[in-house]
Amino acid sequence: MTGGPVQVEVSGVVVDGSQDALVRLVEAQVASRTSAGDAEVWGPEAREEAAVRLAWTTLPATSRPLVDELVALRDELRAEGVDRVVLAGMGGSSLAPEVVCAAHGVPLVTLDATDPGQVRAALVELDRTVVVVSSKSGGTVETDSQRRIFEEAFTAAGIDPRTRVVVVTDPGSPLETVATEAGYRAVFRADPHVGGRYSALTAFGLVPSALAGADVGQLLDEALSAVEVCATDSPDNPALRLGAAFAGVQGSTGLRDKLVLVDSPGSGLPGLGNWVEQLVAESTGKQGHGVLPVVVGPDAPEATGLLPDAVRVAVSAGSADASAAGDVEVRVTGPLGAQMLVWEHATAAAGFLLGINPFDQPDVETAKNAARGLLEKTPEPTPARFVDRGVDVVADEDTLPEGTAEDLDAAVDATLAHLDATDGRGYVAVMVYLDRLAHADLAQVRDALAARTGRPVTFGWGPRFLHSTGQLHKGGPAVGVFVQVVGDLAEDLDVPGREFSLGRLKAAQAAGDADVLRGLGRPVLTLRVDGTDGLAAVAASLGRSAADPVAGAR
Ligand SMILES: O=P(O)(O)OC[C@H]1O[C@H](O)[C@H](O)[C@@H](O)[C@@H]1O
Repeated sequence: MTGGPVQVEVSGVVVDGSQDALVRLVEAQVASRTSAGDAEVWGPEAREEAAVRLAWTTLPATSRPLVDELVALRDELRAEGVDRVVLAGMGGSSLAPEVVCAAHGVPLVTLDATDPGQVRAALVELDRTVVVVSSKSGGTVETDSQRRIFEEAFTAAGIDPRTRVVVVTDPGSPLETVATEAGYRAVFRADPHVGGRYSALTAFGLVPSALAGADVGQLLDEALSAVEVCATDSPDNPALRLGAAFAGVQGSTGLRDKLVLVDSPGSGLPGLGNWVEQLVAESTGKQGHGVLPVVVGPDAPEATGLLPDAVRVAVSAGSADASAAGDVEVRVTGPLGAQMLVWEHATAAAGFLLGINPFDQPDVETAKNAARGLLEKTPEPTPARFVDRGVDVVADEDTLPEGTAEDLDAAVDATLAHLDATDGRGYVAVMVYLDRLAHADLAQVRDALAARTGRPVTFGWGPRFLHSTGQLHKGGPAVGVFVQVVGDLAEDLDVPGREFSLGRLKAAQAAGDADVLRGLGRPVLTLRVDGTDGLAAVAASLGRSAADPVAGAR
């Protein structure tokens, strides 16, 4: 048997290091049992959830009837001059279409934000816009808020919102009720036996992608070509090889549980790393276990040198120059649809190896509840410990003991010094609640921080990352050090029919997540800015070069 449409080539420490895990997966028949819908694979505690979560294995065939329906709707919209697609959806309801559209070279405006500036910037060219409102639960506050804002904007522009809103949701969700009552143009009910992050090949992945112009028939064909090999209990099964590589290799400090995803331009799969990030982080990061995905470019410190607790993985569609990603332990090559199925099976296999339920997300709800509570009460923001260069520096006594820091740089250094207590297994998470398009440059601090600390650094935009790495931050190994950047740099936007604005929602989400992390004893530094000077100071402080190492650098 060959690896089918997806090749997983391993080298270096993974060659011998993943053998035992691979044997365990083959002997336990994880591949065939997962594909047959056997809910017992992940143990008795996962049984109930797994019993209603395994339909993703057959989607390449079962989703097929949607294709013609979607092409017809796209043609109908285009005939009306509507060719701009905005997707309102979080996590599993937006990451897959973003990747599919990027790979197919078609434009899609993904609106997984509560930043008022970012949402306002999407409220343009309404005469040619259709909004896909996607939410599996139908109760996600970001998505509901975006729907309300667009509905009002359409009405104000003299456009009947019913003709411009398309809904994707699970049958029986509150959004389905809203959509039916409102009489929206189309409502797609997705398979409820598929979880959000495994839903790429359901209506959640397909509807926005097809309306934007992607060839979703091709995507399903690609996935279909990988179904058989993914169901085979063999060491040649690419999904088992991949799962064993990122969740089954020991290093000198314990399990190599950092998955460094080297996203090289020209891979033919731009942005796949962000989709993999949610799939792996939310699926595995719980009960003190978890594989941390770290999405980086080929020149990042984590990519150019192998950390003792990491495995480096490069993906490509097949046409790319294999050397573009540099030295890596794992190369995954194959077309997007097939890769998606392989990564899903690999993640389910990783769940088996880690002994966790890969289908729930028990800690996401805690941050949502905290944000809800803060929105209702709207307490005064936590006072700053001090203000430096336009930045409010906020931290509790455990993160920043009295007297350790009196300026911004010292506060950052003292926070990063908590990595010293992580036995060489720590990571830094930078979590930025700003317009991710307008302030995209801030992400450049990631490489500098990784160089300075010698540890992996994730960079997430809030609230987007709350639906991805947010689960692992709270439920995974307690080795994270957290730096929040929160800012009000744009004029606020009201949410029609709600008592809160987007600005207040965003602030509550940031504060709620920080509260939960602090409650779990994790170090959290919050940097609040309300102007571009403060933002520049944050960028300079986080982006200091390796020549200016942190106190006690590892
Ligand atoms: O599709 P929705 O129900 O709106 O959910 C969007 C996201 O919400 C939560 O964060 C879940 O943990 C994610 O897995 C999910 O993708």
